[in-house]
Amino acid sequence: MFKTLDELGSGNRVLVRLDLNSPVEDGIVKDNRRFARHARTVRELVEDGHRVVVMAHQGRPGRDSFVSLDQHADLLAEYVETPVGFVDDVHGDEAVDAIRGLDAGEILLLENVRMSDDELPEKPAEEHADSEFVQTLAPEFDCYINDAYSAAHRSHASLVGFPLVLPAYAGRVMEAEYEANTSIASREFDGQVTMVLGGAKATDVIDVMSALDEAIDHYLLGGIVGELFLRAAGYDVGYDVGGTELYDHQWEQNEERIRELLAERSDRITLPFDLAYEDAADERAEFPVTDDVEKDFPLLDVGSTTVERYGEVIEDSAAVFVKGALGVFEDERFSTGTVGVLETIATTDCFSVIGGGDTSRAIELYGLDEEYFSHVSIAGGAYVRALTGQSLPGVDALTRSCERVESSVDQ
Ligand SMILES: Nc1ncnc2c1ncn2[C@@H]1O[C@H](COP(=O)(O)OP(=O)(O)OP(=O)(O)O)[C@@H](O)[C@H]1O
Ligand SMILES: O=C(O)[C@H](O)COP(=O)(O)O
Repeated sequence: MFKTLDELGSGNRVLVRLDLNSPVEDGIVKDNRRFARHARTVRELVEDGHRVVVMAHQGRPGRDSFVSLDQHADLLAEYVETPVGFVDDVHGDEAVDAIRGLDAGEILLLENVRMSDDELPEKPAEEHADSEFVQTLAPEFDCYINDAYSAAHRSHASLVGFPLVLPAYAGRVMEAEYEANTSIASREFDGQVTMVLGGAKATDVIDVMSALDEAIDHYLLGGIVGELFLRAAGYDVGYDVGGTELYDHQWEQNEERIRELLAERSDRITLPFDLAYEDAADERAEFPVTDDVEKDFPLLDVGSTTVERYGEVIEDSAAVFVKGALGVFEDERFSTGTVGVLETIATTDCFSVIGGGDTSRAIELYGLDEEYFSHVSIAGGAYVRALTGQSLPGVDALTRSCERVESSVDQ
């Protein structure tokens, strides 16, 4: 597999890749759980007397969220409780000078790696390893650490290039995410395995269902995805009303696969029994999906009966995996589905993984204690890929580094 920080020793010059990609509003970088999580890895490196140079990305060229990492340095420093220096250069002379000036136990954050033309092309690791970016920085370090599990589905220079030229290690976040997110495939559970699937991205959910099949005993559906499945089951929901553009195009793209899944797994798929909407008095109101009412209003959550029935399945489960929210939880009135299900998972003695960037935000927003879940993932796209059994280029590169080092020792 890959090496971890347990095998790293102390006093090295380490190059660490984190995922500090964050929401940005009006140019302000919003604090989020990625800082707290990665800070644990960075703190451990500082305490072990390493010189710590951090690489990370923010947004993509052309987007408003594509900004400098100067604010990230301050946020990271708060969580590590140690100053974090910042240099507005990725691999030029300024960056190299700043790296060489670092003492043991000090931290330096390089500029947004996506500001280097070498970073973004999706290329094989070998090609990235030959880039100016990797070739300039690698000689300055004893080893490379990848903690950015949530970006590991990208084959970018800072994620796959360095492990080919430096001894590479998984950071603590990488280690924990990898273990939890691949556990559907790698672990045997002593009882039924349930998956709660919701959110706004039908294709992701269908891919997960298609890939998992026998591993899952119950699929509990909600969110926009749940409505699309209800539409396939013959109910009068799951289409755009009141100016939404969330359903019809997804229906066109996925109708066939949704119908197939429903036909093949009807005994394992549970659909919402009731749904919630905003009534004329701006209050939450609910109706059973069997009701023959004119639905000319957006449906924003699953109803209370659904939460209760899903809760009964969860309480009988040995493992529960969540991907996607059951409603528009950002609005408290429509958080009942998502928060209700999360609360039941928290109070049930089962192995639980909560994933999807937005869904795990609900835990934060409603003050649920992370300790009650086995794992709360900070990954979005990488989580879906892990659930569908796909390998991640960033993880593969760590494994290759480990194999290379082992084979050179054998010779
Ligand atoms: N009925 C609904 N109508 C509109 N939006 C909904 C509905 N149900 C859920 N959502 C929205 O879906 C979003 C989460 O969907 P998404 O598929 O992105 O989930 P995720 O897996 O947590 O996130 P990501 O893939 O971004 O990591 C939430 O922001 C929520 O408001
Ligand atoms: O925030 C994320 O999900 C990761 O950092 C990946 O970002 P990207 O989708 O811009 O590559």
